[in-house]
Amino acid sequence: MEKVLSVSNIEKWFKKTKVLKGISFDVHQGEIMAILGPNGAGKSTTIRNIMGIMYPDKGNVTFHNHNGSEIPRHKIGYLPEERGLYKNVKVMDVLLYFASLKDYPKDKAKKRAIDYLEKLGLKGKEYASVEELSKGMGQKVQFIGSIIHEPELLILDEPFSGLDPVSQEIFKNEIKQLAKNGTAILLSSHQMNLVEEMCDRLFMINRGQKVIYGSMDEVKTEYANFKCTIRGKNDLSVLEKLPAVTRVEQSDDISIIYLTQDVQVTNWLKQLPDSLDVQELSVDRVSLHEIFVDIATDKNLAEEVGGSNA
Ligand SMILES: Nc1ncnc2c1ncn2[C@@H]1O[C@H](COP(=O)(O)OP(=O)(O)OP(=O)(O)O)[C@@H](O)[C@H]1O
Repeated sequence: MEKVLSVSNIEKWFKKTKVLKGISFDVHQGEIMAILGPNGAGKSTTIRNIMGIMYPDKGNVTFHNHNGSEIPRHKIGYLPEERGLYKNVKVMDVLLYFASLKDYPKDKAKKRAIDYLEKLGLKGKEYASVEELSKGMGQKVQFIGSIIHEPELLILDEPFSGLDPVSQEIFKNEIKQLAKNGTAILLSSHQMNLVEEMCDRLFMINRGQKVIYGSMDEVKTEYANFKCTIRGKNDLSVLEKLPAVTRVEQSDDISIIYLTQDVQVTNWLKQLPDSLDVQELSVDRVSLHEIFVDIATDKNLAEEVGGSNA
């Protein structure tokens, strides 16, 4: 698929602190690309540099063939991390105002506004004042505002925060539909389960540097090692001495044994000593959530690893 956005080796300083240390990734037409990382990692700063809210001290942001201040921002949609809409304005007027900022025709905008309000469960709220909306409803209106002009690239900074599970599901499906229709989507989120379900590729950042970059499948194959969970009373020291073990976590009678990447699971299971107390046993791959926690807490993935550039 065609490359829509290219972030190339960007660096950003705030006073004497370098918060982005050479960030590079691409976003393609029709894909959902996640930008992930712990609090303060540099996600929003990266997004603000893409949006031209600030400019990088080094490196380039390219949208199609346009660079820096030449980027046609009306082709980009943006849901910022900070939410906020004018209070004393009617929902439809807010949405038409967003469309006008992007030079999008009013009649088309009105039709899209009505369609999306209905899709997101806000039918009949067209002429309600923004101050009458709940927080989640306001967020839905702001989301519609970010896509009203049919952007080629959509940047969503924490779109799911503050939404109930049903609304999260609706948002998730709408975002997937937009990608299916060709929109390039860059999404920042802390909800790893949703990211795992909906994103094609991901870029993980820690302390302003890349730690993982690749397709969801590649990341799982490369980083989602197996773990074996055993319920039973077992000595930590015995489990830690088993082959191919990277670490063991124990609480009460549950032990989680994390295995090395190259382990052959059936062989590993066969060599478990008969003396182990096994009331229940399961083998799974670690989730994206666990990969994330490992990175954020500097466990075995702590050092910056150069992932693939899929
Ligand atoms: N305007 C600013 N002036 C000074 N430092 C800043 C500014 N904005 C961000 N920072 C710093 O830059 C670093 C990256 O912040 P950023 O907001 O990009 O993180 P983030 O990954 O989006 O975090 P979160 O998940 O908490 O939203 C942090 O150390 C933050 O304190």
